[in-house]
Amino acid sequence: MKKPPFHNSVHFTIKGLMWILRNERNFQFHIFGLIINLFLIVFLGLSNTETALIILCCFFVLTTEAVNTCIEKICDHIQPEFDINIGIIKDLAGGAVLLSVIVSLFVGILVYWPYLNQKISEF
Ligand SMILES: Nc1ncnc2c1ncn2[C@@H]1O[C@H](COP(=O)(O)OP(=O)(O)OP(=O)(O)O)[C@@H](O)[C@H]1O
Repeated sequence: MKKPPFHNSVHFTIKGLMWILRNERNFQFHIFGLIINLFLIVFLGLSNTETALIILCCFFVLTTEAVNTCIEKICDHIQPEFDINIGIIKDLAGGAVLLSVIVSLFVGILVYWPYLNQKISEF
């Protein structure tokens, strides 16, 4: 099969992202998290390195969520009936999202804690 031109590939990729944004509640929730973090980055005046870490974590979670949704869709397509192996595959994909969220929370606490501590002591 002939490969589509580059601008078509970008178009299809954006279409995929728009689909997940419209249809997946968890993805929307993580986008909300990204917006909150962008607000905190500006409000607290995070350094470049701290900003990079937070943005990296947000997109890491969004990426694992997109891959998880993709795996769920493939599973539902190839096996709509109950199947023990499909269950394990879906649980593993969900586990990957959980791992990305755990490490992001850990990084978030390390980055934000000194700023929040300072704001609290100013009151
Ligand atoms: N076909 C199946 N066979 C066996 N177990 C399944 C099957 N489909 C779903 N499960 C079990 O149900 C769980 C939830 O699956 P489901 O497809 O509903 O994901 P979900 O609730 O949409 O997950 P997420 O919140 O990550 O989007 C899976 O992790 C798995 O344990």
